[in-house]
Amino acid sequence: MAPKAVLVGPPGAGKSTIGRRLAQALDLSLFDTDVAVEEEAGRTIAEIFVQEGEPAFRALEEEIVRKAIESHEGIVSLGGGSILSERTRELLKGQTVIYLEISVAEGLKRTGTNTARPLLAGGDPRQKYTELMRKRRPLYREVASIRIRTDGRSPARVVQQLVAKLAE
Ligand SMILES: Nc1ncnc2c1ncn2[C@@H]1O[C@H](COP(=O)(O)OP(=O)(O)OP(=O)(O)O)[C@@H](O)[C@H]1O
Ligand SMILES: O=C(O)C1=C[C@@H](O)[C@@H](O)[C@H](O)C1
Ligand SMILES: [Mg+2]
Repeated sequence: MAPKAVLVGPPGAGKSTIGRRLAQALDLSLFDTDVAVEEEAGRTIAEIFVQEGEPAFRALEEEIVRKAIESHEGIVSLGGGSILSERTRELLKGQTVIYLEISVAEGLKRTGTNTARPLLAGGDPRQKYTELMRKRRPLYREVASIRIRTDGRSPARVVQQLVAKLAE
């Protein structure tokens, strides 16, 4: 069985927030791969990055994402960088994949000074976020079957529009 929908997008796009609300609206369960990675590792993502490095995190993430896409029937929220994996992009073909779009300015506002996001920590966050989007935007677009702008739209409004699109 495939998920009803898989959410992708950069840090702060709302994968966790919209995922939770969309699942509630559709009476489905949410599987957030970031939460599952932390449960599996028994540590936070920030700790995994520091102690084992990003490649080890990506390997664990790829495995958890695969299981989620193959077996979860509700809503799946993917970690922001999971689409960097070619294997994951292959698995997403034929799935209903929602790309939560966000501008760099709004993404920075939403991620703010939160230090739980290792990829944005240290250095100039604007430069990091811009560079991250330059690399990833084509990949988010490649895997997406539905794109929705989230700038200036409340989570409730985003969910309302997604429920309508999923019913089409
Ligand atoms: N449409 C929205 N409008 C305004 N604020 C939002 C919206 N969606 C999410 N937010 C807020 O932005 C912040 C980041 O959202 P969230 O944690 O859901 O993003 P995420 O995509 O899961 O990020 P990460 O990749 O870091 O896990 C939260 O404080 C959330 O309340
Ligand atoms: O965009 C990213 O690469 C990340 C986003 C988060 O969801 C986490 O998966 C982690 O902080 C890495
Ligand atoms: Mg999240």
